[in-house]
Amino acid sequence: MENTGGSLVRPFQVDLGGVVDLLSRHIYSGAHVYLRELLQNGRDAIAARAKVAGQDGRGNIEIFPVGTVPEAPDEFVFRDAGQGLSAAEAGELLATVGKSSKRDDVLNLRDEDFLGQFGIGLLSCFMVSDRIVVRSRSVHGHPPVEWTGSADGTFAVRELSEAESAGMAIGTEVRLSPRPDDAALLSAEKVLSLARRFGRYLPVEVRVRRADGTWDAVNEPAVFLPQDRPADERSAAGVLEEFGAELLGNRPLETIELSVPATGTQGVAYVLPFAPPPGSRRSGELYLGRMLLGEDLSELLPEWAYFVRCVLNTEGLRPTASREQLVADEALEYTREEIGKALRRWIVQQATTRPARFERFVAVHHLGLKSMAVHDDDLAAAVLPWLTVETSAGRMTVRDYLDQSRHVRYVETVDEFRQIAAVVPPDHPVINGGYTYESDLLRRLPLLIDGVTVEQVQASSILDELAPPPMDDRSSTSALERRAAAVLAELGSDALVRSFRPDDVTALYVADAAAIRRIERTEVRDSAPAVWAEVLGGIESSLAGRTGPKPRRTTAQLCLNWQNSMIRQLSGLDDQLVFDRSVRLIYIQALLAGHRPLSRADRTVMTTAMSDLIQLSVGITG
Ligand SMILES: Nc1ncnc2c1ncn2[C@@H]1O[C@H](COP(=O)(O)OP(=O)(O)OP(=O)(O)O)[C@@H](O)[C@H]1O
Repeated sequence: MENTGGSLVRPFQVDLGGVVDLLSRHIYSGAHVYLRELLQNGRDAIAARAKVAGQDGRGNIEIFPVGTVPEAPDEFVFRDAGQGLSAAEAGELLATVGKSSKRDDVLNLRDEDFLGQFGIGLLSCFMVSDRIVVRSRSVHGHPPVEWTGSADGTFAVRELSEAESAGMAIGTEVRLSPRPDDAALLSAEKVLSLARRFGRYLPVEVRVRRADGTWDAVNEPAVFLPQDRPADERSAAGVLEEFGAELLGNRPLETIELSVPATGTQGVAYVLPFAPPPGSRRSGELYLGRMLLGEDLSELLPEWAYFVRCVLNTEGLRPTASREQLVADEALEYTREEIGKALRRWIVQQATTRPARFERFVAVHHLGLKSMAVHDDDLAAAVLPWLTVETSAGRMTVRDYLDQSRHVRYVETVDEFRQIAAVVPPDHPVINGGYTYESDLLRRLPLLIDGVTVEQVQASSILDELAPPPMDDRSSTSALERRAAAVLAELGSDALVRSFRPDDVTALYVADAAAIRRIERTEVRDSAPAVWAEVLGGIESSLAGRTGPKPRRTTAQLCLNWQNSMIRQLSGLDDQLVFDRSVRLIYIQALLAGHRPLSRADRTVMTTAMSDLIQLSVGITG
């Protein structure tokens, strides 16, 4: 303490109870992280010892859950064969909040050989125990030491006598006496599952004692890292796929290896064999220095990478103090971008070199791919040619369509598509742009692929492309148009005659989007309760009486096919009753063929016309 200009300069006081509360409630996700912090300290101490003594770093950690130490059945013991601590180090490092030997205090950077850096980890043990006893023998030959910290904020350090430390190996032992409420967190079963969860891939041997004195091994090879896989390529691939199947609960569709050397980030992305629900989290497993950091990979994966589940390890990225997330810095952004590039590269490579497998991928994930491609030009350019679209000439990939024509024609709604699909000439098909994202993507085609033009066509304009009947037949076809229009007027439809293929199509019912909306409004109004019907009626008349340029009268049209023999016969039919019925039935047939829902009036027409037909067929006179 020094006296400067009359005021006393004093060190900050730290209320340990407050700090532990801060850790347990606001920093860590739960008291169970005490084991992760101990594992991390043990791993760091072993790495530090390897640096000093030039070992290969494979020291070991032994954990004795409550009930497995015969002479102290209520205690939990954690031992590492690390570099140990001297009395001075224990006094300075263990009880100073924020003090860490593993960080460059000048640059405030984590030493990449170690996982710790914040100098708070050991305090997490106070979340489960009121007392922490650390006994340590330093690799540097200092006398063995015992440090005891209490939750009341005091600690004591003493050197151990020869007798007390006889047989004590180099390394550190932490003893906890759990509070009754927290004992379950230190039980044999829980400790083993926590040790496996956090530490199974650690580069140090970790084992957990059973009550019968035998051991459970914790370590497993991290097969998502190339260095932990068998050298033989075939078995390596098998192991990797097996690992993916366990992770997903299902065989992955594909396995993509990822590596971002600049940040020491490596691992695999498994392509899901099912389409995940929209908006689902980008989950997986993320390891830092081979210790589990968390299961949410949203920060590390681009937003559109929803179709993979990743298991990654990073050596270079920085954790937040909770060690459950990564610091959102430039290195993280860079890594995310690189992972995005690798996934895109994979997509493009698959598309060009393994089209059959790529088709399988697109079939499962097309909706998600489209949703992402709408916002991501690079991805759109990569996947768009491979997406299949429904066209009037059948389903085909955008690429196949472009091979036929660089001028893309599409209709905006499924309704319009159904009306015209049968009659569009097959050499220049129209795409159904009515499915989610389809129109948006099609409109952007010219920006993504050179030399492509796009046109939105109205169903009614397809009629203009159909050939008028031959000149010689015009008087018959005009008469047919007039007679049919008179029958159809009550159904809100006009009639016209054109020649088109296929010949067996009698007629086409065509209404563009505005006409369809009008028809739907009328239908709702007719079946709605009075008040609502009045509102809809008001909308209808206000639309009809709009000032300004008069909107084009949108009518539905029944286009009769002059190529069809029945239509030709119809034009010569004198019996007005049979003519009327036939036109009504052709109208209903065309509606059904275009998948148009039948309105109430349509249904009445259909039932009456069908009954008439049956009566005619069986010879009943009405
Ligand atoms: N098992 C151990 N062996 C040797 N030294 C240890 C051990 N545990 C802790 N220490 C020393 O005590 C210091 C403080 O440890 P603590 O766990 O509080 O923080 P940290 O590991 O440095 O950082 P973090 O808060 O990120 O875990 C460490 O930096 C290390 O020097």
